[in-house]
Amino acid sequence: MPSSLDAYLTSALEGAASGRPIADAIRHLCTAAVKVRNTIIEGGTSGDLGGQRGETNSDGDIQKELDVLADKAFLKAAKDSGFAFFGSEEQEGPVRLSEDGDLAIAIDPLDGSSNISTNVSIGTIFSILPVSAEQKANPDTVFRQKGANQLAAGFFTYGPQLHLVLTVGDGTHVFLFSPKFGGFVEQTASVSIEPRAKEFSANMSNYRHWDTHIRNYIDDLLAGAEGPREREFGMRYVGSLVADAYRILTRGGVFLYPGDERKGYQKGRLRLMYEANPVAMLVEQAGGAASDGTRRILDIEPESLHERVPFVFGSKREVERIARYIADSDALAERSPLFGKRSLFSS
Ligand SMILES: O=P(O)(O)OC[C@H]1O[C@](O)(COP(=O)(O)O)[C@@H](O)[C@@H]1O
Ligand SMILES: [Mg+2]
Ligand SMILES: [Mg+2]
Repeated sequence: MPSSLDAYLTSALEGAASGRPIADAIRHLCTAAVKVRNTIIEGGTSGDLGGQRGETNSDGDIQKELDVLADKAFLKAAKDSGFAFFGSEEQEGPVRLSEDGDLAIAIDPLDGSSNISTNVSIGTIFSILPVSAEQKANPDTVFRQKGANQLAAGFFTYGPQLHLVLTVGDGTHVFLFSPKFGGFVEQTASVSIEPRAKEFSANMSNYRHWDTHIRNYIDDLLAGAEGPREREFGMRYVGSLVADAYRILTRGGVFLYPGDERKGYQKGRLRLMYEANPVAMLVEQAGGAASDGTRRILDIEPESLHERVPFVFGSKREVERIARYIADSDALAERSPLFGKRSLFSS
């Protein structure tokens, strides 16, 4: 019999009393994820889960039927888990759920909304944070703590398979929902990201909006074996962060969603508290790296629940290389159109 998520949670968390609420919370989140997955399989009552509801969320995005259903399912799970606060992409601000709990959850209930109607993998991303007595008295500060404080982080993917990718700070683990087993079973005990990237992931339609250093980096990848990197790179971009992150966790590569000149995109598109922070923790726990191009994501002091952040993550060497392209603007200014083979850019 495969090893169960339950057995993992018991051994990883329940030895210490402080770990029990986190283990319970993860079990409740799994129950909600199975419900969301069932709703997706059945197509919802309207038959169009990607249909617009005419309302906008905190970010100005038009909410889809499934955004709202998933938010409700995970809000209930958070209440049942005893979380003190719920900070969701689909809610205006922090929601206080209990006076007693010492945990908060930041959540993207439905990630990859634009892919709902296309039957492409979508997911739910979550970040579990501690709540101090001072933060309880001042709820606005609960979701202004850096990602390094996360106690656990993960995402569910609703795709051909239902996965939970989880870290509680002792590596990154993948669990697969097995209807036969009636729960989640361990699929990969400890994920390790390939250090050398062979693929990149970016929305290339934004190329013309990017700064020169990002365009130069991408140009060097596209030049392949004839360019300064002297090897070929593939490109994959699903447009659901959970799917792009899962691919990078399992076979390496690098993801970039930089800021650009467009109104509303100066800090990219992804949200720090419930997209970048949890993915960054999973990636670091798997031996990879995550930055905003300059700073480690997990060290960023957030200003608000919904703030965006430029996001680069994946194979460690590649993330470090992108930081060098950004930092070394003088070297880039001298960059030869014939791809001078400086050590900074090759390999
Ligand atoms: O469509 P774009 O601009 O490429 O952005 C894609 C990104 O936006 C997202 O869909 C944003 O998430 P939501 O669907 O939760 O708003 C990510 O999953 C994805 O990485
Ligand atoms: Mg999202
Ligand atoms: Mg979302």
